[in-house]
Amino acid sequence: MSNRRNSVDYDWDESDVRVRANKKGTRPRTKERPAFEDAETGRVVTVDRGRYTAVVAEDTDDERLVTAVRAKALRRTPVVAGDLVGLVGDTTGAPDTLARLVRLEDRRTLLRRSADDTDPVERVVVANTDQLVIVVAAADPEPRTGFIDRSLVAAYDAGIEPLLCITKTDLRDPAWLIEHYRALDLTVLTSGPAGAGSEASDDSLPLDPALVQQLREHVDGKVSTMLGHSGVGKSTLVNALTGADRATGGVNAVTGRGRHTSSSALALRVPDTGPGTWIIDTPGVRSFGLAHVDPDRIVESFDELGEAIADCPKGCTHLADAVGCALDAWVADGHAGEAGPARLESLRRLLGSGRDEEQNEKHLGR
Ligand SMILES: Nc1nc2c(ncn2[C@@H]2O[C@H](COP(=O)(O)OP(=O)(O)OP(=O)(O)O)[C@@H](O)[C@H]2O)c(=O)[nH]1
Ligand SMILES: [Zn+2]
Repeated sequence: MSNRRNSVDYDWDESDVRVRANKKGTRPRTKERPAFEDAETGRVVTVDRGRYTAVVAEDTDDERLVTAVRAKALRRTPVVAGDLVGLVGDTTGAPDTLARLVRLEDRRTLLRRSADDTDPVERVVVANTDQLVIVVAAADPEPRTGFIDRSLVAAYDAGIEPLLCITKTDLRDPAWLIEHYRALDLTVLTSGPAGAGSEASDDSLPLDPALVQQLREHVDGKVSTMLGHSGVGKSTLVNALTGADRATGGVNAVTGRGRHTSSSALALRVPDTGPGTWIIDTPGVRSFGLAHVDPDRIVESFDELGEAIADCPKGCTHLADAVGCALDAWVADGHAGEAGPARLESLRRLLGSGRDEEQNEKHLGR
């Protein structure tokens, strides 16, 4: 398996990939790189102190986990859970072997966040996610609408489908929360009516098995990223979906939480689902700075409103106080239908969520 030519070639000097300013503007150009035609494709399941764990030959009899380090040429390229990468060198996955990560495939989606709202430095969180599962508890801890709003904005910005999952409905009826997001046409999953969870037949789990089943159906065939604050029951859900003992497949057994001590994202398999089903748990991600977000992209994710902003002044924030924002007239003229006003109000609440940090913190009860 090991390849002598590559084992020399990939050790480029950094100057090999120096980026030059492009006369035409923003897009940097890189020198042509060796193609590494014989590189194997892997899906990064976790990153820990410069070591990348990737699954190769996914869903074949050859499926295995390979640990790799980045080639020097990619030293400045962030590689995250969910990324598809090219691997060369020793890709056997045998104990104590190390492959080289030499290529990053184009990303279908990329979930990003800024350090905070004033710092535009972007951090990539996870790649190639189809769905963002925002987990909140109906109570204990109190649901934080500021957190939900910010997560929604990050999802819309990235072109990822959001899904709201409400746990602990045995403790409180989440009707107000569902009502709060009604205009967004968001998929909302909840456990059964108050009391159902606590009477679940399996007394080791306080959660509603019906919720787990619903969630399994919604994640089937997709890559889903799970996001939630500490204590909302995210681990309980992830464990129920993926098999708490992690004995359900090579990947989970090796990257089981017991040995996964870092706070980085971790991709896990979901038993009883089709190929391509992955859940990415994000233990370290507690908030989304939104400085990198382009408000136009958020508006455009609202189908019936997106068209309107062609008539907005340049740099329009599309907020209620934006002078000349075309959204007001668009909705008033009925172009967005009966639900238009409520949709616009919800949209503006989301657009404003990056602005009012203090208000959010209050909501967070800090
Ligand atoms: N009443 C009730 N309790 C639940 C439910 N789901 C989880 N819990 C409990 O809530 C507590 C927190 O659950 P975890 O799964 O550890 O929460 P988490 O969000 O992963 O939190 P961290 O592990 O701190 O990140 C545990 O004691 C669970 O047993 C539920 O549906 N109803
Ligand atoms: Zn506008």
